Amino acid sequence: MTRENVILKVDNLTKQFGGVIAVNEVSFDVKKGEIFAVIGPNGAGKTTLFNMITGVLPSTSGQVVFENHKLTGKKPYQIAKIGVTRTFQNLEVFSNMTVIENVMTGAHLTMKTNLFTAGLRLPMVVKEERKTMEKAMECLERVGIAHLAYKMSPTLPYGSQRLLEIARAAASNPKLILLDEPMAGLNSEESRQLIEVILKMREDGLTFVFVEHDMETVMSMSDRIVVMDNGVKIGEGTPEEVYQNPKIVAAYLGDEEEDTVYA
Ligand SMILES: Nc1ncnc2c1ncn2[C@@H]1O[C@H](COP(=O)(O)OP(=O)(O)OP(=O)(O)O)[C@@H](O)[C@H]1O
Repeated sequence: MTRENVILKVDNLTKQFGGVIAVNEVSFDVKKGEIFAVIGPNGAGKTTLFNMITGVLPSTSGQVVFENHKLTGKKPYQIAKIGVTRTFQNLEVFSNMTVIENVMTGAHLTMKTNLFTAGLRLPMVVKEERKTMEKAMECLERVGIAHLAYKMSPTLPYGSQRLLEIARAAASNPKLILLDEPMAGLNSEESRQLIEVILKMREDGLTFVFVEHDMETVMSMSDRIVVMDNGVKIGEGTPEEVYQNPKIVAAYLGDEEEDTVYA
């Protein structure tokens, strides 16, 4: 892998909670335009890893570099401004807002106006608001739910709320989106629709890192996979390589045959 096409570098990242080492010296590189999966059994440290990359949690040691920016030590809003955003394991849509208002909250990061100038209703504010709305509508179109723009967000089916979260993440003009269990709770049609949206956004130049328990999605959608167990990276490779790695199969995938439920 050439250094030029690495967009995210996770380097010896560690998180300790008291006596528990949730993430233990984990390193991997993500290339620009990749769809990169992080898998592992419950408690493997996947969400903790995401929380450190996106600044939700400080790391104990190690670092994260995105393009040429060191993310370690930065706050989530600073990281979002640099071009890295995320969705959460549980749906996080604002229930008192319409769909388009929700997406506009994602776009506010890139706005030049502030509360003071907004209060004055200056022409530049009105112009920027219109631009934000257009941008929000464009993001809703990208995920295929523009027709629901003026509905109240909680009235949307679960699958559409997930698409809404992705539209909101896309509204901040990210280069990299981290998705924490995007397929959780979706039926097969909704999952298919979401996979299509992600593949299309990748074609438009976005990079994705996602945590997922649904192996069918992981194997069909990822370019490469990192496997974690007990805080440690136990393997990495293409879906084929991961499936053929006896260590990984023994620690994780092998359980599938016994119908273990991961989610
Ligand atoms: N805030 C915290 N305080 C203490 N321990 C924590 C905290 N957050 C996570 N842990 C512990 O760290 C370990 C990794 O948890 P984490 O949620 O990152 O795993 P995960 O792979 O995302 O699991 P799941 O698939 O169930 O979401 C677990 O042992 C968990 O109990």
